[in-house]
Amino acid sequence: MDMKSNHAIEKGYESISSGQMYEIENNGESIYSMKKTLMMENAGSRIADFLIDEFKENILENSIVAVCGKGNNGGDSMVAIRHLSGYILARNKAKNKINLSVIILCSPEDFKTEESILNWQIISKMGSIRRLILDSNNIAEIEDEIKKANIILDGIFGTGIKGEIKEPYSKIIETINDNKGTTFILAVDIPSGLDPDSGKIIDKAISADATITFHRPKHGLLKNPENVGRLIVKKIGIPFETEKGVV
Ligand SMILES: NC(=O)C1=CN([C@@H]2O[C@H](COP(=O)(O)OP(=O)(O)OC[C@H]3O[C@@H](n4cnc5c(N)ncnc54)[C@H](OP(=O)(O)O)[C@@H]3O)[C@@H](O)[C@H]2O)[C@H](O)CC1
Ligand SMILES: [K+]
Repeated sequence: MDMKSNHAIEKGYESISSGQMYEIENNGESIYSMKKTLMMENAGSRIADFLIDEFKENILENSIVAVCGKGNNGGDSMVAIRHLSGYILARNKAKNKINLSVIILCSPEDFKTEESILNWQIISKMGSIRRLILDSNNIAEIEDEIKKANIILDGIFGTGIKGEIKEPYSKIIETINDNKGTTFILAVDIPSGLDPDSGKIIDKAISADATITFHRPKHGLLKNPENVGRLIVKKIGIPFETEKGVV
């Protein structure tokens, strides 16, 4: 992997730990009043811009599915789908049904943060986006939606992964990986299941074609090119000053 082109070793893009990332985010919020909602909005819009740039006109035809966990990794992915909806609808000459889905692997009440709750509320009002909520009897429907996707956003876990992966996340990770080769798998921030600091696979992990990570790469992303794929690092407007005393 050509690290240079991924600017993961350029000045200001040196890797950090997930703990340092949380400190920077919290400094952003507590010292600079940059709410995490703003960080999530910027992260999601960088994801959408990357896909538009990568797929060009084909983005209008592709079935794009965001698979979301209950944390802010899922929130980033919901923001990306919202941005893609606006882009595609505006350009969709045929005005036929666009093909965007948000699958959430939890019930909506499980969303804990203000920013994820807000983004689920917005998505829930948008007729252009198909929403599927995993429950005990629709796993086959969810797996079918994943199998049909041309592009999958892996928004299951990011830096908040801890320990052995509980079901149904483990099965869904397998389903997504089974599609590698026919589907473009974009990991949001961290391939789900990868330890963000060691790069080790905790139990099982998404094998992504590309990973888009925010602010700076986390150490683990530089240690596991197999699961990370092409690494893209995007700044999301967090004041650089937040790094003082952290990096
Ligand atoms: N870096 C930035 O500036 C920004 C990063 N953002 C995104 O936020 C995520 C981190 O979000 P967080 O909510 O802290 O955590 P995650 O979304 O990664 O996942 C946590 C949830 O996942 C569940 N979990 C954790 N481990 C397991 C497991 N082994 N099996 C099943 N489920 C698991 C956990 O559930 P609990 O029941 O334990 O609570 C959590 O709910 C970061 O990666 C970025 O994508 C911001 O959005 C923008 C700025
Ligand atoms: K992820």
